Amino acid sequence: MIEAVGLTKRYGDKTAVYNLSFQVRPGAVTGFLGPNGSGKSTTMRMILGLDNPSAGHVTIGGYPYRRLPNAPRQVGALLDAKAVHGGRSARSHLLSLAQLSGIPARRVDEVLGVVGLHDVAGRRSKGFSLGMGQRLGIAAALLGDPQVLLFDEPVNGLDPEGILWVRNLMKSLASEGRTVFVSSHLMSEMALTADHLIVIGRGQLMADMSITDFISANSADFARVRTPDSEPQAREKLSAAITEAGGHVLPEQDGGLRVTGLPLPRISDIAHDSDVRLWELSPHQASLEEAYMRMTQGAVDYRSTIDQKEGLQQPLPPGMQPPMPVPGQGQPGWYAPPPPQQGGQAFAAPQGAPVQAPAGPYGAPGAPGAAPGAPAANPYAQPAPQAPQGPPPAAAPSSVPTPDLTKPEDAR
Ligand SMILES: Nc1ncnc2c1ncn2[C@@H]1O[C@H](COP(=O)(O)OP(=O)(O)OP(=O)(O)O)[C@@H](O)[C@H]1O
Repeated sequence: MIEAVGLTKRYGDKTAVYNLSFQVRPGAVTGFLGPNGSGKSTTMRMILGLDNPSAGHVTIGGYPYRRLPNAPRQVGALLDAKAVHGGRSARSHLLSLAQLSGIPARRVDEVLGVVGLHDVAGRRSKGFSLGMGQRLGIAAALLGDPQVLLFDEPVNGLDPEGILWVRNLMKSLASEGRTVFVSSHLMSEMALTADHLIVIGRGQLMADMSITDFISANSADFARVRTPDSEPQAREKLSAAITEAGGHVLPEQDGGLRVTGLPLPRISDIAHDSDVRLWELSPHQASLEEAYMRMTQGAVDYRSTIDQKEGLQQPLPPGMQPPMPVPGQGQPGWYAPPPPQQGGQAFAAPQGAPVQAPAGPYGAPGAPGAAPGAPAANPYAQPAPQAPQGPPPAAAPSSVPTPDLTKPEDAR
């Protein structure tokens, strides 16, 4: 098990990770999510003893990594697959790692087979594609047959077959009772792979729960309603009637409507009363991606100006920070996720009319008086950082040279 308590990391005046406490348990794949720059890699580096916490501590099986007995046999990690001596073949790279860690040489061929690189084992790794490099990094992580595995973006650069392979590998490692901690930005993949999620934003814990709980806590079910394509006026009529009855309507690209805030039987009754025929009325649950976007919207540091032009997010005045995420809470009223392939405008809103902060397409209440997406009325004032509560940082022996995880011999 990995356990972080009050983990904090500051680089000068930049707080990369703040007061993080969580456990990563064996027998499950735990996904580690967060926007770019939210502190995932920093956290993983602290878990692996590659960075010292400024405060708090993190242990693996009760020990800080650097004090872990026989660490290479207990913990395997992939942080940066590119950092391999390019002049070495895949086999000699793994062989040198094995020798440094007292791992039998026969294990090298085993892991080359597991990751599908046996046919190119003699080739220099500098000629490897991104995906082959990822596989080599995964092989290095598996070399010691460890009980605890950390993977930072393991599917980066892999083709669909490779992504499927990583998914199955993670699941099978977890089913063997191992602790598997994996970061990824691919929500669809994470939804298929992980059992549990730890989500951080701006270095702070935002969620620590099962995928199922995460989706239901950060999204609401919605109904998909479709009227006959040949009757656009029926669609408008129904949309207006649903809005009048307190529902919230967003158009979908195929002509359907996404309705929140009303149960299906009520929508059916409204359609009947409005004399509108329905081609479809079906229940849906939001995806992990939608739930994640909703939760982390206030914690995104880097955003395209194109999104701003699309009205998904208003540009901040120079020097102004976006709202700070509230750990354990979503960002109600601050972000309206768009329906698939569309902007996030309410279907019934007339062009140019001021749009009221909606109840949120997923049912969350809006910020009073705020336009959707406007950060001005930030309900969450950023608290002044305080000294995190928690045990003092683990004293890493200063004589130990900072290991380079890209060289798995150091990671072990
Ligand atoms: N060595 C360092 N010196 C100064 N700042 C750093 C250092 N390492 C990380 N940071 C900063 O800490 C923050 C967290 O970075 P980190 O790489 O942990 O984020 P991340 O969640 O892994 O991002 P990504 O998803 O883009 O990989 C960033 O603002 C980053 O610039």
